[in-house]
Amino acid sequence: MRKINDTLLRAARGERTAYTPVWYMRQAGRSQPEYRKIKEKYSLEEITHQPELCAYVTHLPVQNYNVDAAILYKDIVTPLPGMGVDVKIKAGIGPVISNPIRSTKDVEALREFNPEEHVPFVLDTIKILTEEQLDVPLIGFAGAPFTLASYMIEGGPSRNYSLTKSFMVSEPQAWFMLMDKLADMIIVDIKAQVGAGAKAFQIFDSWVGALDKEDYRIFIKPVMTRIFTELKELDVPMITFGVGASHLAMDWHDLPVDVIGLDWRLPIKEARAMGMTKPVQGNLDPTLLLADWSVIEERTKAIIDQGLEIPGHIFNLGHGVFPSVDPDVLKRLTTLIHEYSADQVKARF
Ligand SMILES: O=C(O)CCc1c2[nH]c(c1CC(=O)O)Cc1[nH]c(c(CC(=O)O)c1CCC(=O)O)Cc1[nH]c(c(CC(=O)O)c1CCC(=O)O)Cc1[nH]c(c(CCC(=O)O)c1CC(=O)O)C2
Repeated sequence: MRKINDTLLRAARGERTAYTPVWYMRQAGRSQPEYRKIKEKYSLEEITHQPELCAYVTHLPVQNYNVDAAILYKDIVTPLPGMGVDVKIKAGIGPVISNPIRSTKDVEALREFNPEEHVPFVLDTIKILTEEQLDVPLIGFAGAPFTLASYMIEGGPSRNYSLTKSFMVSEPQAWFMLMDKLADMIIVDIKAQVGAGAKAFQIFDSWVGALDKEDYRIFIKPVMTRIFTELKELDVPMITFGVGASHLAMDWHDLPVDVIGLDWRLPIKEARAMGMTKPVQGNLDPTLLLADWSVIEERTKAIIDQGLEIPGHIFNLGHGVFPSVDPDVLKRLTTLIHEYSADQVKARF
């Protein structure tokens, strides 16, 4: 087994580490010039189907930014074709689905997902990275049932999730069947990713903040509880994440999950004051990476200071890196996080 720097894994388990570890959502694609060159020739799907190339793209930010983990280059919709969903990632739009779910019959028709059969290229990429290349942990990931269902029902990205929410409340039986089928897929997918070498995983419930607390508790919390309960046996850190969902933060804290990923709307100190004692991940506003360095520096230090109050903080952005961010800013930011947090830890603990 390769020896890796496990600082991020220890922070995820709530240990006090010598510095605050960091990775960035969407660090693998987006603004890196090497990646952009590859994107001139290949689509996301074409890159993910070529394990050597996909491993290269995944490894780039570790080399270029010195982050403490790699995130697998693929998308939350990558497993869906295996279930019979006809999805294409369209430039400038995102995932577009030509056979959206609109009835119980459509849910019944979804097929069982088998990672070895449907996404062997993902598992091969993980093996290349973890057996031959990485000296930091690889984070595996999956979309959560609500977020995946929103694409599957709307047929693509949505502003208000109106079809998804009306299907959920009008067809609860079909909804719960859909949640169960997606949970089955997520569970086998994450088990396969960890089996291939991923050392932690994140479940992206990016759009669940669209629900109010009561609907979250009725329609989502049970399936999220099931997912983390069944994945606990893997004994790797489990991270949950969503955007615009501060009102759900303490419901997430109830889930049998290890790390709560916060977007930029809820300061870590407020989450702590609400009773969030679990390790947290986040939460610099990603738009600030386009602002003056002095602002980035000040906000970053404030987040690190808040994160040090209780052991267990992984630095990240509040959501994905924008494509227009200068890669040098990410490099400088990583250095700032490592150096400032190390100085603070030495001085304070
Ligand atoms: O607005 C929308 O709903 C569509 C968003 C969209 C998705 N896939 C997509 C797009 C188009 C695009 O990013 O330009 C399509 C997509 N996914 C990805 C890329 C690569 C890139 O941005 O350069 C792209 C763009 C590909 C292309 O333009 O051809 C890769 C991806 N998606 C994702 C991840 C995991 C991560 O964030 O680290 C990763 C891999 C890691 C990495 O790139 O560093 C996760 C993902 N994809 C997606 C979501 C839903 C929410 C969201 O996007 O914010 C989420 C979860 C999340 O970020 O919260 C859906």
